[in-house]
Amino acid sequence: MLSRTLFNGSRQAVRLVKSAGQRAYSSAGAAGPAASGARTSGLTLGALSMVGAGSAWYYQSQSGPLGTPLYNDSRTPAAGIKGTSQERTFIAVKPDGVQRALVGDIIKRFEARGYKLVGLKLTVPSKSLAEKHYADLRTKPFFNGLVDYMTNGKAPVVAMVWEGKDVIRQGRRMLGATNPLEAAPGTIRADYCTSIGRNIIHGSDSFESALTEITLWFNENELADWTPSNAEWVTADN
Ligand SMILES: Nc1ncnc2c1ncn2[C@@H]1O[C@H](COP(=O)(O)OP(=O)(O)OP(=O)(O)O)[C@@H](O)[C@H]1O
Repeated sequence: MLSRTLFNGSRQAVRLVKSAGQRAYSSAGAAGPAASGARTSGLTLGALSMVGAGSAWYYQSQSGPLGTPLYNDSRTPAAGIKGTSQERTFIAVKPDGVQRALVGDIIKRFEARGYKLVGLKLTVPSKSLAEKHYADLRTKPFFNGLVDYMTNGKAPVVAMVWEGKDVIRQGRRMLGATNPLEAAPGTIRADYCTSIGRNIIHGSDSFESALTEITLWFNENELADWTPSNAEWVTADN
């Protein structure tokens, strides 16, 4: 049934390339419909289209019918549901975090906390995308340097969407203060950084930001709805 949905009307767009735990990488662009005009003109590396169904992974072309629902009507909205266990946040390991090989540790922290990864891709954002992402900082003296550091391709960004209870606020707490020198011990920035200009990670600071950022960086079909087998042991309140 699901595979019929996947292939219905989208045979050319969705190709089964590997199955049973294997992974497929797409050369797709990064930005979704909500980011029209903000598509990555830069290189997009291994955009991992997390549209896995059961034990299979599917390769999806951005040129395909992106509106095709991959799951069903009960699919979680792209930006999640505020205040529920389906709340979502946008987390990005910035180029310095990738260069310093901290991606695995950061993912590990979110996974270990009990959060669910629903979107993941490696991308060099376009200038336009970075400028939109940091639009509120446009007047700051460091703005141009910030955009250059995010987009110059010396290293990609690992863009992620995480889901779970209070994930927006807790994600920010896990990151620590913007200035690493003010970050609480044990937070990601306190553990790994000393410079505000190289603070390795970004996290949405509100539901509104998460909504904007998730739709700016991800196409809806790059986000996976799935249920971890341990969900009952992580999310129940009794
Ligand atoms: N004074 C500064 N000098 C250089 N870079 C800065 C400075 N202030 C902020 N930045 C950079 O701009 C980013 C965005 O700043 P913002 O004030 O929005 O903080 P933030 O929300 O904690 O950071 P982020 O959006 O990256 O999670 C910071 O993460 C940092 O990389």
